[in-house]
Amino acid sequence: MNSVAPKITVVVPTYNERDNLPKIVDLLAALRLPNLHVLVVDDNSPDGTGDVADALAAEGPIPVAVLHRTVKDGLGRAYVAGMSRALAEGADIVIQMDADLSHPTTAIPAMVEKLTTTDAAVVLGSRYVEGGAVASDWPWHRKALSAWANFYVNAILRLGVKDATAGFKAWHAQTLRAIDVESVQCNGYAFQVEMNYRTVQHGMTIAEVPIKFEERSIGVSKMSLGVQLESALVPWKLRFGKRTN
Ligand SMILES: Nc1nc2c(ncn2[C@@H]2O[C@H](COP(=O)(O)OP(=O)(O)O[C@H]3O[C@H](CO)[C@@H](O)[C@H](O)[C@@H]3O)[C@@H](O)[C@H]2O)c(=O)[nH]1
Repeated sequence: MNSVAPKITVVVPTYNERDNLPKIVDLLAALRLPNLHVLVVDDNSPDGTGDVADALAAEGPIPVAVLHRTVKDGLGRAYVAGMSRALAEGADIVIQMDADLSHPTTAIPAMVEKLTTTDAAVVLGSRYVEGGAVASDWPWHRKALSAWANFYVNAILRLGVKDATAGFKAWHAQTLRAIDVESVQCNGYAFQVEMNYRTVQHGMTIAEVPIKFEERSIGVSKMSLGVQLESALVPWKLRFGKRTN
């Protein structure tokens, strides 16, 4: 019998997250999950996050690898690069998690449990299922945008999930291969939506576990007007455009 624990790679995109990154790695290490690896994808952050990541790779409490990219190219592109690297390096489960401490690492065991004991192809850390929440200090305009985005996306794409724009997810490696993650083009909110839509298009199941989403306490969101405009157009493109995968 093969008793080796599945390889879990947590892909963490970073842009100016120097102070958050060591905390994330400590929190992940505290989970004491076997065969847990971290892959940081840094876009040459001006604040030196890449150097912090290299130091963690050299002497962090758990295995950390760093993918250095030369220019800021958006969250979606960073995830695609990181997920592709994780697959190439033999990950069985890939977790996507932002570096701003808004995603509670303590939810990871429940997400992995759900992924490995049900027919779920991906498990979302969800703010909007029963038991989930967003921090009361999350700005009102972000709460409103998130509520509107979820309504809008589900009305057009009928994903059947409560948190269609969630950025905290656990994927089976075979799901990422099936949806051809390397060909995903979108960034920001729209990246999350395109990944979910491809999963549903392949007839696979998306499950959700509740999380409490925290407001970042250090650094700033990189959400831009361009990202929001892309998010408004992408559901229509996905719904009526030519299928590419
Ligand atoms: N490498 C890289 N990382 C980036 C880039 N832009 C953002 N990131 C990293 O991606 C993570 C999330 O970025 P934020 O800019 O803080 O995201 P957000 O506004 O809080 O949005 C998040 O939540 C939304 C749902 O509320 C999600 O839809 C969205 O995709 C993201 O996860 C952070 O770790 C940040 O450093 C980039 O261009 N390159």
